[in-house]
This record gives sequence, structure tokens and C-alpha cells, in this order.
Amino acid sequence: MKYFDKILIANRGEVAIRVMRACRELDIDTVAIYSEPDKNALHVKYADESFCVGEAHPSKSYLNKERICDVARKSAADAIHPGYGFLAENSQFAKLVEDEGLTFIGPSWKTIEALGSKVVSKRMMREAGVPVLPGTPDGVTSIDEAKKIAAEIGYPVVVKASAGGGGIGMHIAESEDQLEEAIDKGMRIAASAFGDPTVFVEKYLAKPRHIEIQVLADAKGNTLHLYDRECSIQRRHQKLVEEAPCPIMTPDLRERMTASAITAAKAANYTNAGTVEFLYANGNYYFMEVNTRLQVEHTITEFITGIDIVKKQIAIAAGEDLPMGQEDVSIRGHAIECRINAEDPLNNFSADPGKIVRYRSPGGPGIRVDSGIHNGYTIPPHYDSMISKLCAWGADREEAILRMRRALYEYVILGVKTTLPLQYAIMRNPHFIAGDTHTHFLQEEHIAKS
Ligand SMILES: Nc1ncc2cc(-c3cccc4ccccc34)c(N3CC[C@@H](N)C3)nc2n1
Ligand SMILES: [Ca+2]
Repeated sequence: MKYFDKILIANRGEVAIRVMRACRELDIDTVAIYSEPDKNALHVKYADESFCVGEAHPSKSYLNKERICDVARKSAADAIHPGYGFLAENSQFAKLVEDEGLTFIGPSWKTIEALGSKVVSKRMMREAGVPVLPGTPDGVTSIDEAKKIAAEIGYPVVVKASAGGGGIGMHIAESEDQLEEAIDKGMRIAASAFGDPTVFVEKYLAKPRHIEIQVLADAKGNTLHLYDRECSIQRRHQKLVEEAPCPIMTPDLRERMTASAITAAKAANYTNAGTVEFLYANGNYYFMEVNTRLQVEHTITEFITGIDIVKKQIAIAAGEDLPMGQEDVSIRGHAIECRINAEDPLNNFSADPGKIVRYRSPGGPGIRVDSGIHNGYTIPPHYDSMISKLCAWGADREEAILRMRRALYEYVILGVKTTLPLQYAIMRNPHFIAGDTHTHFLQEEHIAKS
């Protein structure tokens, strides 16, 4: 069955190529969009057609909803895949695409809108019986009310932006006298970063783990989980290393967390691929948010389940029911992803764009490289610094680590500074090897200056 004739990929870099690869396997033509500096980028070369959508700055190109829809119309695309980042979780874009009579490959715009608010999501999940951290039932409307609730749940508490992500606007209050300032700062940053000042307060967990469950749901409401991933090694809220399955998962914890993830997806009327994020500490887990997009780290779930998540996204968006039941989804082995960023880990991870003068990517047993770069390519300074994702699969976690080390050793990227050396250090770190990877792993391990 041909799901679509032509899909426009409204993104760049490795994720654009990833989606184009799924399309090529499904015999679907692809349309690339690119900004002026991306004229010679790999994703443009890979597509069947390509259109310039504007200048370098994302607001003039990759975030230009109208231009992108114009290109979709001009190229007679019948669906748009947003990738991740840019417009992937923009409900207005999803609505515009549907209003244009095209298919948005993702959940409905209403679901994206509801799950884009952490306050709405938490309330929805609390009512559905999914564990959520204690805190303010809605956005903060009065300091006194917030103080009363914080006193009930006990300090430290954390103030978070409801419309936000990536920890932006997140402020910890150790005691009542810090709460008002944390709320004021949080509201100011939330307003300027997300155009919505709504903040909420919840119990702060000292060293949680970030455990997330991949879900797939079709338009009939058949909802499956594709097991767990751990993404606790982050730096400034940017994930660096992810692995599947989570190394501390037990059968009981997996049963409880996957059931909660399915409940969450059903409560949200979720369709297509999504990720339910939880914080885990001392045997308890708490709903954090649902990511209504394909995630960077979907690769390691593909490795351990053998399921092509992007092809499933396309099939679901085309109206196909999921051909399998939960009993047909099993996992084998262990997979790890290392994000390779053009940043200098010894200079506060500052971006280091520029020309790649030597490039050799690894390969061999259990290795997967998803990148948008090649020898001679000049990394532009305008976009996210992630240039490649290196994944390693092994029969068990130990073999996955050994293979990742080997692949990091083989990987040659000269001309820009990268996080390759940092990743190599993490793969040799005793705490990582022991599976003891909690929130402040990097700072505590002093692997990189925080
Ligand atoms: N109530 C409460 N307590 C502790 C938390 C700690 C973090 C956190 C912050 C920084 C790195 C982390 C790595 C793994 C898991 C959590 C974190 C956190 N966030 C929010 C954005 C995401 N990037 C991480 N939210 C938290 N929320
Ligand atoms: Ca998130």
C-alpha cells in the first residue's frame, strides 16, 4: 500500500535524512526545504525535490509556516513530516497543514496544543490516575497560595514554565523566602521565551533519573508501548547519552511505568508516535510531560525492538491501523546513543561551527550513524550544534558499551571541536559503566566543566 505520493520534510540535518530514508523505503517521493546557507546540505541532495524557503535565521525559513505550506502546495506534497525541534510541536502549524488539506504526520493539533501545556497535561494525567508530583493544581495565580502549597509539600520545590521545555525558566526554591523570587524570575523567563508567563510549582527531586516510554497509537485508539529509554546524562537540559532499555528497570517497575504511559496516551487521545517522560527517584516515578514528536533518541528504541518508528508514523498518518498487538513487541539486547555536537567540551560546550576537513564515520557490527555531515561540509552557525548521532547495539549493555567505545575510537571528525572525547570519557567512566547515571552525573563526575 502506498501511503502517500509525496511527503515534504519540514526540517534539516540528520532528522530530515532519517525521514527521507523511511520515505524511500516506502516508495514515497520527498520534498526538502532549505534555508540559503543550507543550499548544499546533505538533506537537500537526498530529496527528490528541494525548495529554498528563505534566509538563515529559522524565523525566516524553517519556522516560516506559510512559506512551508506554499512549497507543499507548489510541489503537490500530500503530507508534511515536521521532524523534531522547529515546528514539530507547534499546534498552529499542525492546524495550518490540516486546513490546507494536507496530512500532518503526528498527533492532532488539539492534542499537540493540550500537551504543550505542562499544567494542562499534569491535570489531565492526575485525573487519569497517572502519578504526578505534588504541587500547585494549576498555574500560580497568587504568591500566598503558592507558599501555602509549598509549605504543605515541603521544600525544596521547583518553579517551572508551563509552556516551556528543556528546563528553561526552571528555578529551585530551597525555602519560603526564595519562592517569590523564583516565581517572579520563572514568569519573566517564561513570558519572554514562550510568550506565556504561566508557571507552576512542584516538589523538587534531588537526583532523579529521566526515564521515558515510547508509545505508538493509531487512529482507532490501539495504543502500544515500545519500552523504556533512560536519558539522564544531560548537560544544561541537553541530552548527551541515551540508552534503551533503562539499566535499572525491573519487571515490576516496567509493568507500572508502561501501563502509566499507555493510560497517559489514551487520556490525551494520542495518535501517532509520542514519548511519555517520567522522573524516577527511590522506586517512585512521576509524570513530567508528553513529547508530541519523533525524538532524537528514537533510534535506540528502533535498535532493540526492530520497529521502524518513522515508517509507523507515516502508516498511522495515512490511516492504517497498527498491524501488531502489545504481545508482538519484544526487545532484544541493549542500545546506547551518543550525541555528537560541534561544541568544545573544554570551553563550556560553546558551539564550534566550521569546515570539516577530515571525516570518517564508524561502522561494523551493531553500529548506526545518523548524521547530516560529510567531508568538506561547512557546519553553519545558525542551527542546533548536534551534527551526528552514534548508536551502538549489543547483546547486552556491556557489549553495547564496548561497541560504542570502538565506534567512538573509529569516528574521525577534524576541523571542528566535537563532544567525541567527552563521550569516550563517559563510556569509560566507572559510574556510567555501573549504570549509576543520575541527573548531576556530569557535574559530579567533573568530566566537563559545568
Ligand atoms: N520536580 C523536579 N525535580 C527535579 C528535576 C530535575 C530535572 C533535571 C534537570 C537537569 C538534568 C536532569 C537529568 C535527568 C533528569 C532530570 C533532570 C528536571 N528537568 C526538567 C527539564 C528536564 N530537562 C529536566 N526537572 C525536575 N523536576
Ligand atoms: Ca521534554
